[in-house]
Amino acid sequence: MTRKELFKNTLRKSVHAWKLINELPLSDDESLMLRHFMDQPGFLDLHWRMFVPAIKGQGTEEQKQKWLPLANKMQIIGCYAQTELGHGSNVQGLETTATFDPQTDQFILHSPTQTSSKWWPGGLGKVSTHAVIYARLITDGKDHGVHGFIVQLRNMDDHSPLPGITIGDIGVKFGNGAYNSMDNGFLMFDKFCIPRDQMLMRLSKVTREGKYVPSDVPRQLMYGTMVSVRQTIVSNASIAMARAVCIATRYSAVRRQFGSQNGGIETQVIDYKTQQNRLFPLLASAYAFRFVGEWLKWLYTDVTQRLEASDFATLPEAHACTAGLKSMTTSATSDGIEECRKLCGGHGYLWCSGLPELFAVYVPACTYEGDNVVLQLQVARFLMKTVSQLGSGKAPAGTTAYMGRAKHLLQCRSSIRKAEDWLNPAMVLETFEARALRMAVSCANNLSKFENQEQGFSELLADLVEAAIAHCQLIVVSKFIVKLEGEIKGKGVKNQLKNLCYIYALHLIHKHLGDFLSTNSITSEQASLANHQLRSLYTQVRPNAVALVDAFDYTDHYLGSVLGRYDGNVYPKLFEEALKDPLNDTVVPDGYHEYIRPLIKQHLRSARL
Ligand SMILES: CCCCCCCC/C=C\C/C=C/C(=O)SCCNC(=O)CCNC(=O)[C@H](O)C(C)(C)COP(=O)(O)OP(=O)(O)OC[C@H]1O[C@@H](n2cnc3c(N)ncnc32)[C@H](O)[C@@H]1OP(=O)(O)O
Ligand SMILES: Cc1cc2nc3c(=O)[nH]c(=O)nc-3n(C[C@H](O)[C@H](O)[C@H](O)COP(=O)(O)OP(=O)(O)OC[C@H]3O[C@@H](n4cnc5c(N)ncnc54)[C@H](O)[C@@H]3O)c2cc1C
Repeated sequence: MTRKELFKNTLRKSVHAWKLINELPLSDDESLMLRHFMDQPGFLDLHWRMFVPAIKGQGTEEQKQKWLPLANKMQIIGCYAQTELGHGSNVQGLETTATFDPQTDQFILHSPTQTSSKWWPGGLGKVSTHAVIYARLITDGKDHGVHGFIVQLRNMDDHSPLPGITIGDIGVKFGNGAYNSMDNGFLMFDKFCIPRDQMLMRLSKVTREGKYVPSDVPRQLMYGTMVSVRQTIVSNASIAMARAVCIATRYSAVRRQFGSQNGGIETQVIDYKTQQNRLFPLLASAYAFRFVGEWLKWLYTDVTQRLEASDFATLPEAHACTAGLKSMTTSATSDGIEECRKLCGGHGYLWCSGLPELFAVYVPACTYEGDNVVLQLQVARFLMKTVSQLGSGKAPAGTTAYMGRAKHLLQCRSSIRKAEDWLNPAMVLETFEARALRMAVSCANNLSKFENQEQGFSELLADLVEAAIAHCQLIVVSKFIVKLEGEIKGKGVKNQLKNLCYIYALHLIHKHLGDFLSTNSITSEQASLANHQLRSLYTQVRPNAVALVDAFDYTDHYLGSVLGRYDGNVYPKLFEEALKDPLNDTVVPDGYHEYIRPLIKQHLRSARL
């Protein structure tokens, strides 16, 4: 499809999905699944996952009563317009202004510079009638920082931009289809006025007289919508990773190369230890991210309930966990999809393998809802704060509770003696805890050598990110182990999950061996025992690998992959797909008479001379 066709077709699908949601009718959770199976980025994502939650989280009761019924019935369509051309990560650096005019009781929205243009918001370019806009609030010449406002963008009769608004699509993005179904947009305000009651005023207010009244709740609640979406992105990472792994596993069982004895059949590539060493950790990650996603959903629900009761104690941890796990799981999934493409050899590069499109549509997850490095630095700040409070009498809680055992974890030596010890959950956990804590403490010690903490933080950014990743990996491993300790239905399922859990943990040890060795969390002998155990786990997973991806229950239609077909009938279908290509519509291609023939003839002439 051309971009215009793709965009219009996504509108058609979105509206059809919305019709089904109402007609069937579907619950909120079922609606999200329907959106998931629509399988294309579109304006509904932003409307439901960001615009509506932003109003719910930051609007007053009155504002919710006014706007939510309209949004819930989709009589208005909204997006989340925070990022600008010049600033995305640095939210405090946004330039759009919202200046209160006491004469008219209005805010004047203005884009003072080119870099202050809103740039990137999905659904903004062509669809949304409204947006939650983030702008610097100015009253009586004073800048109060960034706040949210509900703004109508387009005329409700003919969809034209309202006077004072310049709006459009930012252009083609990575890939052919992929994220191009979405109208990521730009927007500039030229002294555009909105009534005062369209500032989202749950967190802070501007009175009729123009007085700014800050709230007594943390200003970070303004970032609540991002926390909510980051949480869902973790579960989505599992879905995307599982999809790629399903394709690569099934195809690896079908594909044969080398190893033929006396004209017999060749070896299935899934039987090569190198293939297993690349594939099975990704299979394990798909399961691991699902379990950590379930746990994160619980954590998010818990913090939301606490916030409603004005208990803000767990907000920093919820922020650190959602930011860190969003970052870690999306980076691993993007890399994992690309690895699955390579695991499928040359055919993985064909569009009909389903992998190029999956990669192209998935990879911006490393950037949207917060650049992955910037988010790990938030985790690092949280860890440095926690380390600095050790010994102050305030016991670390939640995912940092292990830091409370710092005295032991800083000096303990791993008691792994044989390969099977690496299947002992307590020993594995202690290894990850020791490594995470020692990396964090080492960063804190290095930081303390700087007179200026901010300068020290800048200097140590790379180490801090690694410490944050170590902490996040510990969370994922520990939640997988907790899952195994709970009730698991199905004969033999627990054993399979156990294998995957230890593959997940041990492959991380192998991958980050430098960390584990340099922190003395394990010795090189213990590392080689871990590798030995890992190989043994691969052998155990091998006979069940296809069943473990079938368990994701993805239909062929959803997978959209010739290589990942359930029936394994890959080669005839590759031919079928090839023959569908428009280049094969004619035997002699367009351009033959114009370019190929004259070229060949010229050579023939010179050959005769
Ligand atoms: C089926 C598929 C469905 C997929 C679903 C996805 C659908 C949507 C897909 C795409 C849409 C994409 C949308 C977007 O991208 S929206 C824009 C997202 N933008 C960002 O994420 C920007 C990233 N930047 C930030 O979040 C912040 O600016 C920052 C955290 C990097 C820094 O903030 P700043 O105010 O400068 O703070 P400080 O660093 O000074 O920290 C202050 C203090 O606040 C704490 N804190 C920061 N953020 C939060 C938060 N969210 N919640 C709670 N607390 C927070 C921070 O830790 C500091 O704490 P302190 O040290 O104790 O002071
Ligand atoms: C597909 C897609 C959809 C999007 N949808 C929306 C949307 O609906 N609404 C919306 O408001 N926005 C949206 N965005 C914007 C998105 O949220 C931002 O692009 C994102 O937050 C990253 O910000 P940035 O582009 O400013 O990156 P930058 O911050 O400019 O990052 C550039 C580089 O600088 C590094 N860097 C930046 N700051 C630091 C630091 N302090 N320390 C170390 N390194 C640093 C980063 O790691 C990165 O390598 C979308 C983006 C994409 C790609």
